[in-house]
Amino acid sequence: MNQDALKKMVGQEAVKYIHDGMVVGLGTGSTVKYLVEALGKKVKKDKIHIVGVPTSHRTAERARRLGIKIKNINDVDHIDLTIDGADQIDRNFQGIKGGGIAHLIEKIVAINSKKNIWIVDESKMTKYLGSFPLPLEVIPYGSTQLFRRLAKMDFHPTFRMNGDQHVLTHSNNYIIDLHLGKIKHPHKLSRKLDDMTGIVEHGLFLDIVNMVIVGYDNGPKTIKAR
Ligand SMILES: O=C[C@H](O)[C@H](O)[C@H](O)COP(=O)(O)O
Repeated sequence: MNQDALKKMVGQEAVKYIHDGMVVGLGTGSTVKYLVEALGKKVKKDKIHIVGVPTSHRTAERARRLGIKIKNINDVDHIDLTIDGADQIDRNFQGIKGGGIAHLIEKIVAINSKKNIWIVDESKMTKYLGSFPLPLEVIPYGSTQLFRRLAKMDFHPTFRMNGDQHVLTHSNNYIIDLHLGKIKHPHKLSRKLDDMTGIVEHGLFLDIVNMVIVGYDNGPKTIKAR
């Protein structure tokens, strides 16, 4: 089965956890695309009422087009469940997100959710985080100085570019990717990055996910994380 088929499989599996009356955070990315498609079908077929809280313009547009009612996070009083993709998940169910520049909004939605489920194909499961570059959303002002500090710390930073233009996030910030290879102590790294002025949010998602649905050739596997 190719990677896209595995993504579709977990997207369809995850929709089983969405029930009538729920407020659901909707993540971003090529895996969540399949979740939103399956949810659109479920809403129509079962005539259930759910409210989606999207984490990007892309997800918002797709959901709206498929007839899913959506609301801004500021207009809901709680989020029952958020379902999102991930770029990497380690053996302790810590994750890296932000490959698609959405991690700031995704983290705000995730920490305000009663429960979080991640949906991934098997290639995202790893022993250590870090072979996937760790994204930082940074304030453009002074970002060159921040970049130099990160380079001095041996974090091997690169600006995320589109040709000669900086890629801009939803909040008009830049992205710096850290090429770390292996992150042995994610909590320590997270605290270090939290302390650096100019970084709005990093892509380490620690102690957040409750359940992971992994797509394998022989079917989806649901794993309780915490
Ligand atoms: O910024 C993007 C998000 O964190 C995505 O959830 C993550 O990049 C996974 O995306 P995909 O399902 O496309 O691999």
